[in-house]
Amino acid sequence: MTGTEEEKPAAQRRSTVRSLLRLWPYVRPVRGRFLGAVAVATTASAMSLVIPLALKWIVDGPIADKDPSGVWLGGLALLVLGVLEAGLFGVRRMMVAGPLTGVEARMRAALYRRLQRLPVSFHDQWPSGQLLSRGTTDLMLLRIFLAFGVTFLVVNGLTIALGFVILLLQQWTLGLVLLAPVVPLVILCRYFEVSYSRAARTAQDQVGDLTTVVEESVLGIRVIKGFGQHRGQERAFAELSARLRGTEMHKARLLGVLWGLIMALPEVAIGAALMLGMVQVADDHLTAGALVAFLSTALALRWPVESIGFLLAIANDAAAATDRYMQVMDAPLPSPDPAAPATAEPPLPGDGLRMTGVEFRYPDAPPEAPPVLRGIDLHIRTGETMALVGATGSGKTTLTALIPRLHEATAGRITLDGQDIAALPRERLRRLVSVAFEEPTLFSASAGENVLMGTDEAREEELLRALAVAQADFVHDLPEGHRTQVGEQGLSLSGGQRQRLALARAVVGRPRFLVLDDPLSALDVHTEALVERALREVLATTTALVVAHRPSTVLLADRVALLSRGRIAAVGTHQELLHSNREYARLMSGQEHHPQAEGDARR
Ligand SMILES: Nc1ncnc2c1ncn2[C@@H]1O[C@H](COP(=O)(O)OP(=O)(O)OP(=O)(O)O)[C@@H](O)[C@H]1O
Repeated sequence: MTGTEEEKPAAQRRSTVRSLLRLWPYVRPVRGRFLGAVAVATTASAMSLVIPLALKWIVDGPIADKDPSGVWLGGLALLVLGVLEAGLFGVRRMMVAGPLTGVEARMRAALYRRLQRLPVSFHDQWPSGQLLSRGTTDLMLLRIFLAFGVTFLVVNGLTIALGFVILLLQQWTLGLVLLAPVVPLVILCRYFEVSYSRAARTAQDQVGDLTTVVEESVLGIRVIKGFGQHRGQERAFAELSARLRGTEMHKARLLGVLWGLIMALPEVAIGAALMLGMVQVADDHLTAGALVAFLSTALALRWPVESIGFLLAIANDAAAATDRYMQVMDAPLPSPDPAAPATAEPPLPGDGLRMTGVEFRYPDAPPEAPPVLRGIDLHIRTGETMALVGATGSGKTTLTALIPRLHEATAGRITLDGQDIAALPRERLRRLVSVAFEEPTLFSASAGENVLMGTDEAREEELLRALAVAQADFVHDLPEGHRTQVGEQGLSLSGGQRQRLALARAVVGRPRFLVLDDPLSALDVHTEALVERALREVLATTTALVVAHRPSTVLLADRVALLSRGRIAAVGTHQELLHSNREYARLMSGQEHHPQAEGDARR
């Protein structure tokens, strides 16, 4: 899912103004400074309109009277006005720079907070590049709009209005000539807005797609190199890049046409006004000074008028960026924690983990597809280790994700020591249950910090205990011990080292319940023996559900549950199931060609 504009029906397409108004809650805290800056910029801009009036006074007064001291005085007045105008624009920039970078930082923090809280199902559906680009490129576009675009849309709009009032007051006939292009320009701007806003949204979505490809290629560089896929990736990148370039060219063409017309039409009008003005001067209906002042005012309006084109472009880019930002901010959060803990059932210490009639269906699954899990009844006694075995795609990972509520069961109940997990505050649930996933994800932090993510108490003795339990003593041999940075995703460590660090993280908070998704997957024999030893230690201390693919993992468990097409088909010891259940025997025998597994299975 990319949330692209093309997916929406035309009726739902936004209005630029309505989209931009959604920024108000973020701008509100700095509205004083913001409006002050607009006022300062408007004053500065008005100065540029006063300068022609001073010019008229110089031409009709001291120059006509051949009075040099008056000309000097007029020149000085012009200099003061010019310096004031420049100074005020500088003040405006200083007034908004700090508060607006603050707005950007707050919006970025809010987006990050939201992303952390959104459910796993949201992240399953959104490519990470789309989220990254919303937090970077889109917010940058919004800062440009807020710091520059919106101010000058207001300031230049007011300057144009004020300028035309002055022009009409000076010479209403010539003023009307200059006003003539307004109607075609408004129609043109309207057409431009519709076409440009669509192109802006497409371009920003394409930046998101491109970011996804770059991110995937960086993270998957080993696979790409291993399979010699760099040409294919380059091709995919080049295609997306060419598509983005095409959209940007389309935007540039639209802006080029608009800008050309916005510049040409007023020039034609000024030319016409000049001709008419000269006729009036020749007929003595107008002084030369009045014509100079009129034309100077008209020329002072050139920049505000010309700027409208690219200011509209900035506004449309910002509106598309706001829509994309809000798409994430509007995504629904998981249901809030239950309000009153008093309503929760009393705990039944020693009851273990129970699943009763549990059903689960992925939110994005087609409606006709059966639920991934159906009628799951399972009881893991306190202190017991239950292995979960099943064919690939039978729903093992999905089942484990329901216990820490990474996904919410669509029906049924899961209780931990008698307490329904749906009624437990998430924070308490996360303290009760620890998880180690099949792919042991580590973060760009020290080995110790990675382990201590599993607990609120960052105590060194807890860290050392967890490292010892998980047989992760190799950490002490790293150059700076547990303070050694393990690099992005822990790629500087071996698979077995990463898996043992992930185990240490799972046990550091002394959880009562432990969920492990295939912790021995893809390990060599030597490493597997190390991790297995670690697992035995770990499992002795908790109640655990362990997804197992091979007999060596199954043998760590007291009992085994067989998951078949989303249902629990059998529960028993490894030996019992091996003799009584054909599917289980087949699954286990599938490992027999593996020497390690074969040895384990015979034990
Ligand atoms: N995010 C998702 N959205 C929709 N369907 C999903 C999602 N994740 C998994 N599935 C589907 O749910 C089913 C069970 O997947 P799951 O990963 O739980 O199986 P598994 O038993 O753990 O498989 P394996 O042993 O290969 O890891 C599969 O058919 C899979 O296609």
